Amino acid sequence: MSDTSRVLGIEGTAWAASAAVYDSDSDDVFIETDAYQPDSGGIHPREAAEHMHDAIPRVVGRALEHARKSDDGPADDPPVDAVAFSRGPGLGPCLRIVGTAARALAQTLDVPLVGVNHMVAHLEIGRHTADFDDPVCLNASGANAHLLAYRNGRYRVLGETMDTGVGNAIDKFTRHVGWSHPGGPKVEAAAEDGEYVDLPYVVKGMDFSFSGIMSAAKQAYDGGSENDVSAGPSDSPGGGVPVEDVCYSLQENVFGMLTEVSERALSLTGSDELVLGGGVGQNARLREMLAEMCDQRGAAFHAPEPRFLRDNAGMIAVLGAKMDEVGDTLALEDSRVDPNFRPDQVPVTWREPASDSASSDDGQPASETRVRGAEAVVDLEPEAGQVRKRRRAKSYRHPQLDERLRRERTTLEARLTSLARREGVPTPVLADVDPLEARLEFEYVGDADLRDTLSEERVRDVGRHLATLHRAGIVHGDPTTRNVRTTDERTYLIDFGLGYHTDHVEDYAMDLHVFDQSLVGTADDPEPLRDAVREGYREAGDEGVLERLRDVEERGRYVVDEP
Ligand SMILES: C[C@@H](O)[C@H](NC(=O)OP(=O)(O)OC[C@H]1O[C@@H](n2cnc3c(N)ncnc32)[C@H](O)[C@@H]1O)C(=O)O
Ligand SMILES: Nc1ncnc2c1ncn2[C@@H]1O[C@H](COP(=O)(O)OP(=O)(O)OP(=O)(O)O)[C@@H](O)[C@H]1O
Ligand SMILES: [Fe+2]
Repeated sequence: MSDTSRVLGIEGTAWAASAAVYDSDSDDVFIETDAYQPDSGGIHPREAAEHMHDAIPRVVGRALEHARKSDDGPADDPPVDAVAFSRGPGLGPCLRIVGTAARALAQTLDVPLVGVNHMVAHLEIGRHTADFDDPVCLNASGANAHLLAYRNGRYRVLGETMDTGVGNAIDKFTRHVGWSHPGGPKVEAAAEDGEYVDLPYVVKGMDFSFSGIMSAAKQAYDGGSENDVSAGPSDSPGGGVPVEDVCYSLQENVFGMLTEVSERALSLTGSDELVLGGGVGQNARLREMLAEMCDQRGAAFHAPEPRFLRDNAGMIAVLGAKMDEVGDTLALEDSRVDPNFRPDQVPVTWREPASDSASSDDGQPASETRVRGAEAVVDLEPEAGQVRKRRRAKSYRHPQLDERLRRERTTLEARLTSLARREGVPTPVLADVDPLEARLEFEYVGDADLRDTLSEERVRDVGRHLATLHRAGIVHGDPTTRNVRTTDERTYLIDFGLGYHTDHVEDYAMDLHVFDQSLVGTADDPEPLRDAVREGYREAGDEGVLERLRDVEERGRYVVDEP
C-alpha cells in the first residue's frame, strides 16, 4: 500500500497500443497511443497482435520518458510507483503481449503490478472525471454494450447486448458498404444528410439486440424489400435506400435503444447520474440523446472527453492508481490475462462501501399520486381503484419512431394485459385504451412494487406467472421488480408494453433473464431469489426454457468480432 502518486498504464486489448502516466497529485494524464489500422476488413487478431508487439515498447518508452522528465524525486527512484495493465476483456493474442510487457516492467522497476478490467476502466474514468458518486454507466464500445451499476461490492450488469457490441454492429454495416474500418465516424458523417426510414427496434427490458436491425440495414442498402423497410427511389450505389438515409436511421434506432435502456436503468436503480464510456461514446448524436433524456428526468449526465472514451491507457492508469492505493495488486503468478473478463467479476475494492443511495427514491411512497416510470407518467387513484397511464413523447427520439413505439406499445399493453388475465395471471383489469393518445386506464392493483417487498415467495409467484404466460405463447418483455405489484396474498404483473406473441424458447429464456438481471440490480442478496424464480417456473413451465436460460447466461459476449 502506498500514497501512489504516479502510475503507468498499458492498454492493448484490440486496436489501441497505448501507454499512459497518471499523476494523482496533479490529476494529470499523459497518453501515448499508436492505433492499428487494418488494410482491409475488420480487426484481424493476428495482425493486431503483431501491431502490439511492435508498438507497445514504443509507447511505453515515451510514457516513461515523460514520467522521468516530470519527476523531481531522487534520481534512482523508479519513474512510476506501479504498473497497471488491461487484463481483459479483449483479443487473447493482444492481451498476452501486453501482459508480458507489464510483468517485465513491474519486475524491472520493482514496483507493484495492477490488473485492470478494461470495461470497468471505461466506467471509472467517467466517474472520475465527472466526480459522480454512484452513477449508472452506459458502456458503448466496439466489442461491448452494457449498463452497469454498483451494488454491494460489484458492478452489476443491468442490461447488455444479446449479440454483438454496438461499434462492431456499425462496423459490420460499413464493411458491407465497402467503407474502411472503423465505420462509426463514417456513419456519423453520412447521417448528417440522411432522412428517416423505418428499421427494426429491439429492446427487452434493459437488454437489446442489434442483429435484426443490422440485417435490415444491409437489405435496405442493397435494395431488398424485407418487411417494413421503405425502399424509396434510389440513388444509392447499393441500389436501395440512399446510404445516408440508412446511416441516419441506424443511428436514430440504435442510439434510441441505448438511450431508452439507460433511462430504464436510472428509473430502476433510482440513480440520478449517468456516465458514458467506450469508443462509440464519441458520437455526437448518442451524446445528444443521452443528455436530453437525462435533462428531462432531472438527472446529471457526463461524457468524458474523446481521448478517454476510445480505448486508451489513461483510463487504465487512473483506475490502476485507485486499485494500487488500496493494495489491490497482483502477484506475478496470478496475473494471467482473461479474454472474457466480465465487469461483474471484479471485486470493487477502491470504492467506499455503498451509501446505498441507489434505492427507492424513484419508487413512489403510497401517498404519492403521480409516478414517472421510464416510459410513462402514471396517475394513481387508489381510493377510486384506478390508474391512468400515458406514454409521453420522448424528444430525444425521432418523432416518427417515437410515435410508432408509443402507439404499438400502448396497443400491445392493452391486449396482453387482458390476455394474461384470461390465462390466470393476475393483472389489472383494463378500463380504457386510446392508442393515438398513448393512454391507458387500468384497475389499481397491489399495495407496493415488488422492488420494495422482495421475498422468495413473491418471486416464486413471478416465476410461476411467467411460465403460465410462456405456455400461452406470450412474453412479458420487461419483467422487472418495478413491474410487479404485490399484496400479502397476490402478485400481479403490470406493464406489458414490451410484450409480444412468440413460440421461441429463446424469447422465453430472455424474459427470465431480464427478470434475473433486475433482481441482481435491486436485491442485496439476489441468489436465493434467483433460485426461487426458477422453482416457481419449474412448477408451471417447461424445463427446456430453464436449460436455454443457462445457455443465455453462459454466452460470452466479449469476443471482439472476427473479420
Ligand atoms: C475490449 C476492447 O478491446 C474493446 N475496444 C473497443 O471496442 O474500442 P473502442 O475504442 O472502445 O471503440 C471502438 C468502436 O467505436 C466506434 N466509433 C468510433 N468513433 C465513432 C463515432 N463517431 N460514432 C460511432 N461509433 C464510433 C468504432 O467504429 C469502433 O467500433 C471494447 O471496449 O469493447
Ligand atoms: N395498475 C396499477 N396499479 C397500481 N400501481 C400501478 C399500476 N400501474 C402502474 N403502477 C405504478 O406505477 C409505476 C409505473 O408504471 P409502469 O411500469 O406501467 O410505467 P412505465 O413508465 O412503463 O415504467 P417502466 O418503464 O419504468 O417500467 C409502477 O411501478 C407501479 O408502481
Ligand atoms: Fe474499449
